[in-house]
Amino acid sequence: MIEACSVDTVRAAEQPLLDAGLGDLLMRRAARGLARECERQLRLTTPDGALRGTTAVLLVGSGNNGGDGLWAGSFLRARGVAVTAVLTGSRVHEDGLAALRAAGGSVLRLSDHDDAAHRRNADLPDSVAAAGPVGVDQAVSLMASAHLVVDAVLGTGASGGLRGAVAELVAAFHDRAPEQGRGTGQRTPRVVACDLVSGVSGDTGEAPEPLLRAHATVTFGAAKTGHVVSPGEQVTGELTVVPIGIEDRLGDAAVHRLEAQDVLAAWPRPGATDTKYSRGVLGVVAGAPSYPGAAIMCTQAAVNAGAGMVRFLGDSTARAMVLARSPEVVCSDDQPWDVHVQAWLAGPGVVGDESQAARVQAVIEAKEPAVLDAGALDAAARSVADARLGPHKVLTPHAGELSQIFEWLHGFGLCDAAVERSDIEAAPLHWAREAARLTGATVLLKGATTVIASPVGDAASSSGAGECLCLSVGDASPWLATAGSGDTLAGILGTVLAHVAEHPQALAGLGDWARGAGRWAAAAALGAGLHALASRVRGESPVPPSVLAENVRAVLTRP
Ligand SMILES: NC(=O)C1=CN([C@@H]2O[C@H](COP(=O)(O)OP(=O)(O)OC[C@H]3O[C@@H](n4cnc5c(N)ncnc54)[C@H](O)[C@@H]3O)[C@@H](O)[C@H]2O)[C@@H](O)CC1
Ligand SMILES: Nc1ncnc2c1ncn2[C@@H]1O[C@H](COP(=O)(O)OP(=O)(O)O)[C@@H](O)[C@H]1O
Repeated sequence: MIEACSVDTVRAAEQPLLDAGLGDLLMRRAARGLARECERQLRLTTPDGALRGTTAVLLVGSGNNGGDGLWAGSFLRARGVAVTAVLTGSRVHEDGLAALRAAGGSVLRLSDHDDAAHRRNADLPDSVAAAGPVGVDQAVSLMASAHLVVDAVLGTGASGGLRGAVAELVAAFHDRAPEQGRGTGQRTPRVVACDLVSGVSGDTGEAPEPLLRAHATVTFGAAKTGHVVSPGEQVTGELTVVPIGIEDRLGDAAVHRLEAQDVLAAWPRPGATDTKYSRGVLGVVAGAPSYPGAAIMCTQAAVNAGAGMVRFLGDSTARAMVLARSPEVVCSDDQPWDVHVQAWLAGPGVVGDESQAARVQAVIEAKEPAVLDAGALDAAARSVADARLGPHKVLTPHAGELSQIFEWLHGFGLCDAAVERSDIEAAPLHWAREAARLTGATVLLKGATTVIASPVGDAASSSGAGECLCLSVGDASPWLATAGSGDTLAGILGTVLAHVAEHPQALAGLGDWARGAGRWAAAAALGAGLHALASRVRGESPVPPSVLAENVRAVLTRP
């Protein structure tokens, strides 16, 4: 599990140590960790893994992030790496700069188009003014010919994205880098980010272009939210958390990230005395004449994920198709109120079919927990006008569907404005949290990183004020961006909900947050985690959703 913290939480943990005069020590620890990762990355670039003869370019901003970079540069120099720092701001961390210079590093100053005027106006400190100016084009060439580029421009103190000459530099570097690698046999430099890829928000994961996409990011004390949610996660590369001595002082995590081992350890497995009912019966309302496949894929996934029983409700054609693929599914044309299940899944493929739509509505109103997907989302949003849904109802939109949900909520006067799909993609966690607050439901927002926000505690019972429990799941294969993989996810999610409904403490091993109302978010994350694992069973290859459903069983097979 990665426990990702807000920037404020990390700052609060650091503060007593800074007050005690230990700031330099913290920075030195951070820089040692950064240098270690830089060495590892540099060794990947040489045939014999040697450091001697390698070159590193540091992009150094004006704050402590730049200080970390400069100290790390001094440690790399001591290992024989040729280091050039390019200062991007009008100030610099003086001790770090002195350390790099003392170690024999070179220092340049990034100049903008009007460098003379800039120098006159900026009133540069001597340390910065002493550095030779380097233009954007020249700096791009330096970066492109280096073995390693270290991004130490902005860290947790950033407000907004890169600006000015450094923004130009990063954009120009990315324009040139693909050209350089392709077909020329020339290597492209490894890129390591210090704390955060510069410009990524530590709290929201917003990642305004231009950005220096990293192969690896080294962060300090704790992962930040921006490392574990989109779009920040997608530019972070491999994440290393370096302990700096604040770890015991950290407050609660802002986002819990489930990793593969968490999913496999927590996945509910039957006990010796279990029955199919005690394991959880999942009722499914899915499919319509125009989308019959959705019913097949979600029931197949639920069967393979180990549901105690899957009960499918639909017409005779849909039933015949479901049974042809999964004979173990119990099928009927009953109404939801006529059958006894532990949890529901409603919505996949339910479009333009009145009888299925009526069943969906009954599921939304039922007391049991439910996954409300695809064709159930509009009806679920409309129902919020009458009553909040509760965290046991799990909405599973992608960004486009969430935008639609906001449109409904806006129509009912429940939120100030509609929200565009692109806004949701730019800050998924923020909007998932907002949707959870407004609907009272657990919201699982699909995408390259899946985020889950769920109202717990006061937020669950009252009008929605209060904090949400937030989780994220990553490491899914991009091949999941295939029509139908959402249906498979829905079947897996329904299976976990049915189990958790019967065993409220089943996921408590994940953490205290997974108890009580938090168990629904935990169940959603577990399902998304299994889905992600299933997407990679055969490595990086296409995963048609029916194969994905089969893969689920392979993931759960113990050696
Ligand atoms: N506080 C501590 O004890 C530790 C902090 N550490 C490092 O310190 C960093 C935070 O340091 P700071 O608070 O100095 O913040 P940063 O180094 O992230 O940057 C702040 C500086 O950048 C400027 N700035 C902010 N947004 C900008 C933008 N969009 N474009 C251009 N300039 C911008 C600000 O005016 C300020 O001068 C962390 O990310 C981490 O790297 C580490 O040394 C570990 C210990
Ligand atoms: N680029 C990506 N990388 C990883 N997972 C992805 C990516 N794009 C989509 N996914 C996942 O694939 C699934 C797609 O679901 P959805 O959009 O509902 O598809 P459909 O409705 O066609 O079944 C979700 O679980 C989502 O998180």
